[in-house]
Amino acid sequence: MTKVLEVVDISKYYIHKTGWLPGKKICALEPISFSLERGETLAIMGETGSGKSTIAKLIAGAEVPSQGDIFLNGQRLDPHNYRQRCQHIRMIFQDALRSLNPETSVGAQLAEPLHFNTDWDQEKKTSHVVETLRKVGLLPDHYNFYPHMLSSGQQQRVCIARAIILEPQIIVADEAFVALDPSIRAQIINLMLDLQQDMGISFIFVTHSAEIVKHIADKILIMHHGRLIEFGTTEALIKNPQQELTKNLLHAESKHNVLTHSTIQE
Ligand SMILES: Nc1ncnc2c1ncn2[C@@H]1O[C@H](COP(=O)(O)OP(=O)(O)OP(=O)(O)O)[C@@H](O)[C@H]1O
Repeated sequence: MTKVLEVVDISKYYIHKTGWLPGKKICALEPISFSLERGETLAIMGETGSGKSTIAKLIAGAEVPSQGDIFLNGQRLDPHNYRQRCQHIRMIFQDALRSLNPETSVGAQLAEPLHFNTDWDQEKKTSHVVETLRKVGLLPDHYNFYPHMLSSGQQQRVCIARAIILEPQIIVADEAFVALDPSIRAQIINLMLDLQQDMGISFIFVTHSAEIVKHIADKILIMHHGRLIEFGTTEALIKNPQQELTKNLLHAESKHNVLTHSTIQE
């Protein structure tokens, strides 16, 4: 397999300033390193505030690391050049409706990245948008719909369409499916797995759900207080966890009935 992403010693500190006092340095993420192969799925787990979203944002370019480097196919990504990476690394957020523009049609929102990143004519852009709608299980008619006219599952499909429209190498999903009904969530996760197989995309999922992780992840990274405490294959971490937290996170009974057994079998 080919190494698509390499994260080398990235860390993130924030300065909390209150009044006249000197700012207090808050460490959101201590230096961590890991890599991801093409077509592989990495799950990031940990308790609240452990630094999971910080890693997701640093990889997607939404935040700049305090130190360290990120390499895509061996090429160092400039943390200040969002355009360089937005074609190759896309992010999907938890709140689908809020991440879509309510005043722009679905088709126009999907065509937008094509205006900025291709020199295609209008006809080619439209046919690529329609083809992408089909890939995520939507219809050509949805081109002219506005986000509020769609169900929550369809809105998340539009977000996935927007994420794949430039045929990226990596998709980062930060608790992207937590708000969906269990049956819709299972459909969306199966859609992501189909897209991964067709397009060879690598995924990074931030999630609290042991069921989702066991269903989709090849590797798991466990975070605790901004530190990576365990990293390995899903099989190894389930069979032989080295940390109590890993055991608790992976063997916790689902509180939310995230995926039912029948949907996992799909
Ligand atoms: N913009 C920011 N300014 C200051 N501190 C921040 C900022 N973003 C995150 N932090 C702090 O960094 C730490 C890690 O936050 P992060 O959002 O990465 O955690 P998380 O594991 O994703 O949590 P959750 O599961 O609740 O989303 C937390 O202590 C948080 O308060």
